[in-house]
Amino acid sequence: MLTSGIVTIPTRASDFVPKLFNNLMYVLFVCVISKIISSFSQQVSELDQMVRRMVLESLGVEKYYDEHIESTNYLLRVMKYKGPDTSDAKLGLQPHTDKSIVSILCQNQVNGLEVQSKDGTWIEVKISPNSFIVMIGDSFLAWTNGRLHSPLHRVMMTGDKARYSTGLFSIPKDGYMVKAPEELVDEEHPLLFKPFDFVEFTKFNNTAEDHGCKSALKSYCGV
Ligand SMILES: O=C(O)CCC(=O)C(=O)O
Ligand SMILES: [Fe+2]
Repeated sequence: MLTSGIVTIPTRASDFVPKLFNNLMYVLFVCVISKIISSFSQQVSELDQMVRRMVLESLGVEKYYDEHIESTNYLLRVMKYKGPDTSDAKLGLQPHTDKSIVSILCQNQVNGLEVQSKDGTWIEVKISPNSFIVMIGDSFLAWTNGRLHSPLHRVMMTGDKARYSTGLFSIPKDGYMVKAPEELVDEEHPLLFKPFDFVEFTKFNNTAEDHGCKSALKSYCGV
């Protein structure tokens, strides 16, 4: 072995070959995983765009579709919730509304997601395998001037099985001002939120007392 201050360089082939093999396997693994993740995100982002097109069309503001799509980035989050090994439900993820435009969730066979109804009841989300959950986030609620609802949701865990989920979140790009179009503001629907920058809103949300909660959007830019 040749040893420098920081790096150890194996000089014998018997040391070098297994290390090289492990490194190559690791690189290969990372390449395959990133290809799978990128292909998954691409396909789910098409679903996100389809949902947004349907919403804009139903509100008669489809002329904003291109602007909507061009001003969006995507964030993919992969989550694991450990089973608490108890039959009592334990909080896996605290109640919050998503700050995104749209969130698309996909899970393994272990349920746990709960959504709060308007009367405050928590409803378990039980979906069939290979289904997606589409949820509206606060940015879309604000953009549609309150025509859409961003539900409060949480994850509750029981039993010993781990829950895996992925979330693809469409979010406004840095510097894009989320602003309800004039067609959605009138006497019957007065403006609910002042235009806001998404990044500033998330910074506010991360430090706010009501972190993550329903009222964060109202506290930040409610009219
Ligand atoms: O894991 C889930 O199903 C929910 C995740 C979630 O609500 C979030 O990441 O915002
Ligand atoms: Fe969420």
